[in-house]
Amino acid sequence: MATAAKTKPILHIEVRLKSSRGVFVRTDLVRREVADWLSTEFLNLSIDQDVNGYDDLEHAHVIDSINVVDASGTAVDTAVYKLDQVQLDVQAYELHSDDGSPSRRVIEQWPEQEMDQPQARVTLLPSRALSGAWDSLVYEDKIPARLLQFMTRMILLMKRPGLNLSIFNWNRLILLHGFPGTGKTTLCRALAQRLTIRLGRHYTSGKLVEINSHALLSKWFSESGKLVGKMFEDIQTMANEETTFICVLIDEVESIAGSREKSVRGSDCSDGLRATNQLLTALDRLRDRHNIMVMCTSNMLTAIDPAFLDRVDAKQHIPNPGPTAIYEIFRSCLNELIRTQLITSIPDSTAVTDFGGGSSGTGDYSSSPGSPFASSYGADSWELLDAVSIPSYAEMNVHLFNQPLAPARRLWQIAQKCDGLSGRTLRRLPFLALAMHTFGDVCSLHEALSALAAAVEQEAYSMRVRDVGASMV
Ligand SMILES: Nc1ncnc2c1ncn2[C@@H]1O[C@H](COP(=O)(O)OP(=O)(O)OP(=O)(O)O)[C@@H](O)[C@H]1O
Repeated sequence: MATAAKTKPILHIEVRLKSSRGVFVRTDLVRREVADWLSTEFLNLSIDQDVNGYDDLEHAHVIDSINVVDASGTAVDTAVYKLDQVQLDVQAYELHSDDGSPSRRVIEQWPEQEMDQPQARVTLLPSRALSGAWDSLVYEDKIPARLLQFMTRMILLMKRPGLNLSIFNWNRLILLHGFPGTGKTTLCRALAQRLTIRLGRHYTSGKLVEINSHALLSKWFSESGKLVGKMFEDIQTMANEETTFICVLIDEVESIAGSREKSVRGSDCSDGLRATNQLLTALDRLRDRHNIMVMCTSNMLTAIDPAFLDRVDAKQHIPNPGPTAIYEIFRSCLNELIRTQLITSIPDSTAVTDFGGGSSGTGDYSSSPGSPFASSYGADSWELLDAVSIPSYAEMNVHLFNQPLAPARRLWQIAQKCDGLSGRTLRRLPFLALAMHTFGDVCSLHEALSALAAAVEQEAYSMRVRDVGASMV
């Protein structure tokens, strides 16, 4: 009996090109040259590796960086890949700048007299403005990578020549839902960016159309439905250019896809209802456009019309970060403050008594002998004035597990007290802590961590007060 050949995992490599300033660069040739070079020169590659040494390539002068970003397929849980056991997927892209008007423009449509905010914003992808979005998000589960793989595969499957799309009820509609501030909007933008890069072989350019749902709700009777209809007509026109991949983002989709049943029962009976009807019709019309993907976010799943929910191909709950993700979020903020020297990571003498952990402090921040952090935090290096960064959670666990006085350990203790706080709040807290609980131009890492602990306690207290208030309503 014939057995299906085992498919190798795919290793995704991104080649970022230097700004070409309008000069045409053959990305297909760059892709091919880099793929050949990697296959002949390397035995292994690791996820997140910045690949160097490409100076002798014919296209070296147009290459800004080569990065191993991700792997998909079977056995994706390793960090290092043997090149003879993977398929290489090399993509080459150039970032569009957002300093000039061509990359970002707003859509403002009739009726102009009530226009106080744009109804949509269009960004050329991949955009320089979005280049850090993907890495800024931290989740314990690999939600972003899983969504990216699923969406890429969905689009490629649907592009299959000759496939009769009317047989399948696919709308290319994704809904991310969860509490406020969990990163849903940022994740949609980051997905749009990464999708455009990953689909570079199939689409020569990308656009992100961010619809401002609130601006589509007209104060004029019955106009909301027309505005929604007109917006999607514009998107259809944009999609006529079949080599452009279009990601539509509708934030807080419940505003224009609200439950029609509730509208009818409530006072606002016809306008919201018309907007929802128009949206459903418009989504149905987009269905056979292979180059459109619609992503929506919502904090209120129960307020969304069931007919809209029924059209959603994939619903993904986005949770608040768990302790390890919280540690990483705080770490990235503190490391930025260390990098810019608002925090100096040199231990100060007061750290001896109150650095947490309850043990009798010696003032020694060093880890066990041989640890890579021994030189950073060890007493021997106290005279060094260069800031050192806080290690990742994984590094901390390996090297500092028995060191309650190490800053990383202290940060981990703080992170464990942040259950229920959103990513938005967490990203704000380190800065807020410095502003509220420290003085002077620069503070020590010890002071910053104590300030962060105080800010976390305050935030947790406010949250408890809010919860008690809510339960009494
Ligand atoms: N898991 C996370 N990791 C890192 N940063 C996060 C995370 N979640 C949220 N943030 C940060 O919080 C900020 C707000 O995120 P965003 O607006 O995307 O959230 P949202 O879920 O869409 O919020 P809302 O529902 O209120 O519109 C962003 O700066 C984002 O970087």
